[in-house]
Amino acid sequence: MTATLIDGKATAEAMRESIKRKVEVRLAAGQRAPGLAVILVGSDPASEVYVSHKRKDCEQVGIISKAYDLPATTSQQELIELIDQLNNDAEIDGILVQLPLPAGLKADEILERIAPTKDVDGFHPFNVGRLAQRIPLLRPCTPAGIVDLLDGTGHDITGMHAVIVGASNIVGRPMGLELLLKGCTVTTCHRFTKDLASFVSQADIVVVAVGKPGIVKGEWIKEGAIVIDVGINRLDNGKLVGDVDFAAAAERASFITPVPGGVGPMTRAKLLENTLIACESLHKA
Ligand SMILES: Nc1nc(=O)c2c([nH]1)NC[C@@H]1CN(c3ccc(C(=O)N[C@@H](CCC(=O)O)C(=O)O)cc3)C=[N+]21
Repeated sequence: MTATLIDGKATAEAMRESIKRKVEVRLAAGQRAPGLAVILVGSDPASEVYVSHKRKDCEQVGIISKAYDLPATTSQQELIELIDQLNNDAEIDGILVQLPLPAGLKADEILERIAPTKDVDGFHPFNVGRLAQRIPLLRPCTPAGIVDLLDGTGHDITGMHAVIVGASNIVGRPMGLELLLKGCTVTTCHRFTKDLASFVSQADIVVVAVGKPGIVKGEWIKEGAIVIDVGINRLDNGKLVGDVDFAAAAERASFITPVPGGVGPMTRAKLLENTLIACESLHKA
C-alpha cells in the first residue's frame, strides 16, 4: 500500500476562507471584528516565528490581533495583571500566551488565569474538563484539527483502535479525549510504556506527538493504518521532519500527514476558528 497524503495545508486554507467569510458577514451586519491578544514573553527565535505566523493568519481572515511583546524579565504578577486586563477587555475574544514561557514564570498559574471563555488554546482546566465530560466548549487546537483531518479522509473512525504516542497536556491527553468522543478505543503510550512497537502495530490510527525524529518506525505501522504525525523537528541540515519514519510508514499506511504541511497548519487554523467561536457565541458584544 502507498498512503494518500492528508493535505493539512489545503484543509487549513479552506478553513481560513470560511472563517474570513463569516467575519465579513459580521462586519456587514455592523458587528465588530473578532479580537485576539497574542502574548509573547522573551525572544525565543522559534516562538517569534510562530507568533508572526499567527498574526499573519489573523490578518488574512479579518481577525484583529493585538501583540503584547514582553521582555523576558516580566514578572509573574505583571503577566497576571495583563491577563486580568484582557479578560475584562470587551474588544478581546481570545487570549493566547505563547509557550514555552521563560524559566521562572509559572505557566500553569498563568493559563488558569485566562477567562475560560477567552481560552482559545483550550488549555484551561475548565475547557479540558468540559472535553473530558463530553461537553466541549473551546477545544485544544491541535487535537481538534486532527479530528477534522480524520473526518476529511471520509472514513468513519467509530470503533477504531487509536494509539497515541505522547501524553502531554497540549496534545496527547486532549487527543485521547477527542478520540474517545469519536468512539475510538484509545491507548495512550508515553515515556514509561514498555514495548512501544507492540502497541503501535495494533493501531488503526496512530497519533505521534513526542518531538523525537524517528521514534516511530515505518515497520511498526499496521497495513492500512492512518498515521498522524504531530512532531516538528528541525534537523541540523535545516530540514523539518516529524516523529515518524515517513517514507517507510507511507509504504504501509492508508493515509499519512506530511511534515511540514500536515498537522501544523491545522493547529493555526483552529486557533482562528476558536477565536471566531469565542466572539460569536461566548462574547456577544
Ligand atoms: N500557547 C501556545 N499555543 C500553541 O498552539 C503553540 C504554542 N503555544 N507554542 C508552540 C507550539 C507549536 N505550534 C505550532 C503550530 C503550527 C505550526 C506550523 O504551522 N508548522 C508548519 C511549518 C512551520 C515552519 O516552517 O516552521 C507545518 O507543520 O507545516 C508549528 C508549530 C503551536 N504551538
